[in-house]
Amino acid sequence: MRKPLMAGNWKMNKTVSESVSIIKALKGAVGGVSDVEILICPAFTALYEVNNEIKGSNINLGAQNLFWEAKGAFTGEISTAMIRDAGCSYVIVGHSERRQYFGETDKTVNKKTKAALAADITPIVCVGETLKERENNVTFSVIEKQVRDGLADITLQQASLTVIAYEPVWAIGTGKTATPDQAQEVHSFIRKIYAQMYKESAEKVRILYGGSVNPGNVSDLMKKSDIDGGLVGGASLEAESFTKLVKYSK
Ligand SMILES: O=C(CO)COP(=O)(O)O
Repeated sequence: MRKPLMAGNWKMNKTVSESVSIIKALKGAVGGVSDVEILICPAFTALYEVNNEIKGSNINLGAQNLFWEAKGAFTGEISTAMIRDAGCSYVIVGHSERRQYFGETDKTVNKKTKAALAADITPIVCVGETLKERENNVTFSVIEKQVRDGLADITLQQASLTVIAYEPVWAIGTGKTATPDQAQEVHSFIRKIYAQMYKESAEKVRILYGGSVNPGNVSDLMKKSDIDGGLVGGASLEAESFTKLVKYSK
């Protein structure tokens, strides 16, 4: 059985004090939840303080990016040791915003995925097609390439620990969610490709859906057999709406 994972990606939002105050509210609200794993990915600057605040709670901490080298002259970058030291057990890799604005490619996604796994940090590897690609009927070939190249050359054990997030670019921050059927179709395709690459690990890998997930659509999405959770932007920025997502309630 795959334990569902509800992850909040705060993107470039919230100061340290804003981050701590939402975590304080969230801790109380989701305290009794044990059937869904809860993850928050704040900005780098807030990781340390958020980690202090979540100690002893059921909230896990993730970073939004990493660099694959261990240390050295890489101005502006951050290593696996640094995010681990700040308390992270997860890291988002290859988000479409990083691919779009910061030149990330399947090749760099693969280097980051391998660096995270080598440091015992679970990567959440993001894949997803643009609107143009969907309209041109190349969704499946785009996703297949992202999965095969981004997740290449890891061990079977690492393959089962990894998390994949399907985030159609046209659904991110637009209010347009993929329908549960549209999402399920791509999720089951991703699991099929993953099975070709990593055999039975495909049954263990969690595949999250991301793109305008909100309290109104979460329960229908979560009913689908290959949707194992959500990677949520906007609706994770307030404790009240994120709590509803964790509880799949409106
Ligand atoms: O990009 C996303 C999460 O990583 C999705 O963002 P929204 O939930 O704001 O559409």
